[in-house]
Amino acid sequence: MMASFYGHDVDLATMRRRFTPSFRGAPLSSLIKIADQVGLLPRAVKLPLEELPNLALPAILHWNMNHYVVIERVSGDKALIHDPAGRSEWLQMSEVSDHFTGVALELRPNEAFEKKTERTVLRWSQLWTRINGLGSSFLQVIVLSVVLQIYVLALPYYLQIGIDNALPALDHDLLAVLALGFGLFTAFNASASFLRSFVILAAGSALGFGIASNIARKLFRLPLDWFQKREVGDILSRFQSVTPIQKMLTEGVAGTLVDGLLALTTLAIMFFYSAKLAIIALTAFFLYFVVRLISFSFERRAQEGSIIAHGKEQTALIETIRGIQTFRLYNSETMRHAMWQTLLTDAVNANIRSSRIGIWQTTGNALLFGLENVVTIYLAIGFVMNGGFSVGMVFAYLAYKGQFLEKAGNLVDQGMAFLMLRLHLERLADIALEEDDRSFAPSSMAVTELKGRMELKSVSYRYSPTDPLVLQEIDFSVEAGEHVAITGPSGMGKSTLLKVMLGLLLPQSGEVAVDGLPLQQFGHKSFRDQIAAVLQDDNLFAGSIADNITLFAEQADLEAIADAARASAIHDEIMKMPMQYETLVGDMGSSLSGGQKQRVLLARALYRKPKMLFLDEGTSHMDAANEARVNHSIRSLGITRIVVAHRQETIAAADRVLYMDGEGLRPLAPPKEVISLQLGESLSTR
Ligand SMILES: Nc1ncnc2c1ncn2[C@@H]1O[C@H](COP(=O)(O)OP(=O)(O)OP(=O)(O)O)[C@@H](O)[C@H]1O
Repeated sequence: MMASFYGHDVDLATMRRRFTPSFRGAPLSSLIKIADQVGLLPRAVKLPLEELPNLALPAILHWNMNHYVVIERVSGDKALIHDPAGRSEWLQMSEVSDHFTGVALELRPNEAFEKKTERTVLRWSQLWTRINGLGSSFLQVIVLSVVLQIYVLALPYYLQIGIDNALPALDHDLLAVLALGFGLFTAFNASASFLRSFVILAAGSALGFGIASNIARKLFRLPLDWFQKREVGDILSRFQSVTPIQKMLTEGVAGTLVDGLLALTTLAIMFFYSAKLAIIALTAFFLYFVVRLISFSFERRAQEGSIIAHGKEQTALIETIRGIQTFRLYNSETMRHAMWQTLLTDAVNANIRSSRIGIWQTTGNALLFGLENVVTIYLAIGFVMNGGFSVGMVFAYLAYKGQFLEKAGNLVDQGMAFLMLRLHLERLADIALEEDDRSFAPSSMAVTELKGRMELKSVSYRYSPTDPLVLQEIDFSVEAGEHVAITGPSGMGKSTLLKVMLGLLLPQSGEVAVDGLPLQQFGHKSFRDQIAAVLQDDNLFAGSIADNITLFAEQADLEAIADAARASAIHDEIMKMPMQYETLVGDMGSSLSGGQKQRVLLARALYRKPKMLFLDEGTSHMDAANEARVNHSIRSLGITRIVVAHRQETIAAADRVLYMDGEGLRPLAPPKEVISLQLGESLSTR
């Protein structure tokens, strides 16, 4: 917003892609860094509320101790505040005081600042690649709509002939013929309407399915860190942007074309009846158009606020359901309910703000078109009195005018809805324009046989450009068949390191090499086909134990499932369950114990017959006997093992132990010596 104010017109999606903060949000120091990269000179100031008008506006204010807003203007006792949650409003200074923490950031362009436009726009065509037959359905909808509109055009004429010709002459035959003719026309019209609805239903469903499927395909291919920076409700609400787009593309576009055509035709007919009356209707329509145009930016902001607020509410609801055990345990349901209710209130208020604009518009329209009608009727009856119009013509004209205003109004509404779709497109662009994970790049499709050697050369990684480095120039290597344990204090980056090794996170610098080849050259897919991992946040999914071991493979190898379960020391326990391998587990994993769940996850890893196995606390929930059994069976496989662990027994089983702390990764050898030490104490004194 600040960059746009000074002439660097850049959209949120582009900024987000370039500077996505991690989940933790961005501290002031990060904002300063981002501002600097955009060419804005930052000046952080601490100031009391009364001095806000003295800031170089617009400026950034620290808000509610948890985020930042933009203050655009101060006028008297009020300030215009733009909240990134989509809300922009004038607040009383007393309200500002409730939220403002006293810290502000002034930003002015520096000498490197460039006025330019940087917008990545999602093209419509990018949404429906792979959907066939859309063109012909669209054509059918247009043809059928035109048929319907001819009927609508002809109907007022029936009224006019009936009143002007049949009524004065008391000509029952003419009236009967007219009724029969228009009756048949009505039946024809009903069939066209029926067909049109079916075509729209079929095309709309195909389009909706196609777009949703394209977006889902894209979503499932996004890099892991994309998901780590977003909330689940936000992702879901972005997905829901497919619905208005699909609706607009099927009904809207065809309807708009036909409405446009019909509005022009009726307008021409109206001019044929009376130019004076037609100009009055046209003026009313023009005023309506101007009002819609002026209120558009308010509508857009209100709708965006509503979507964002609903996303937050959904996230809270999903998290509460998933975490119900924790909330129950801490008697926090009431608190959680209150918190969710606050978010729901925000969402409802956002809806109200959006609907309020609609109410103003409806009232304005009723007044505008009501007055227009009064004037038209007044003049039209005057025309009849002067002999310029017949009574039938008044009725017919009013019917045509009604049609014109309805269709032209629809045209404007659809036009505005079309502009509003940019909001949905921008939200979808966050998914659709993001680059696929590197593993989907053609250069990563090589198929190479894995021997099991891995080397990390000077690897550095941070979760976002504004976060500190978690891994700094890490060097590491493991030979084929070797068993390496990595240990060290919590939060030092062991799990992150493992994810970098797995190719799930892309290091900012350095290289991950497999069997002497850079991972990209080795082939990500091929690498992942030949390795397996049990990570700390791995989950079971709703389905049977067998499904979970094979990860829902269509052609499951029952013998291999049992072998993997035996190697994971879980087979006997599964066989004692009433449904054995068909026993169902929930996505919230409730029917298995922690240790059982971990052994099923390990069976999932071993089912793939990996040549390298990565475990991040992958045996931490097992009892010593089970862990020893598991260790024994994995050792007999002779595969490379990289294990992150805190438990001494786990570390002791390794050939080599590495210790990771704030200074990096260093060897601790020999392992037997390590376990004889009390890890925490001895290392801190090293
Ligand atoms: N998605 C994320 N976004 C931002 N920071 C993260 C993210 N995940 C982890 N971190 C941070 O990165 C650092 C390293 O985390 P990591 O999970 O790799 O540590 P760890 O050594 O495996 O810890 P533990 O032994 O407790 O599992 C921590 O400071 C953590 O807070």
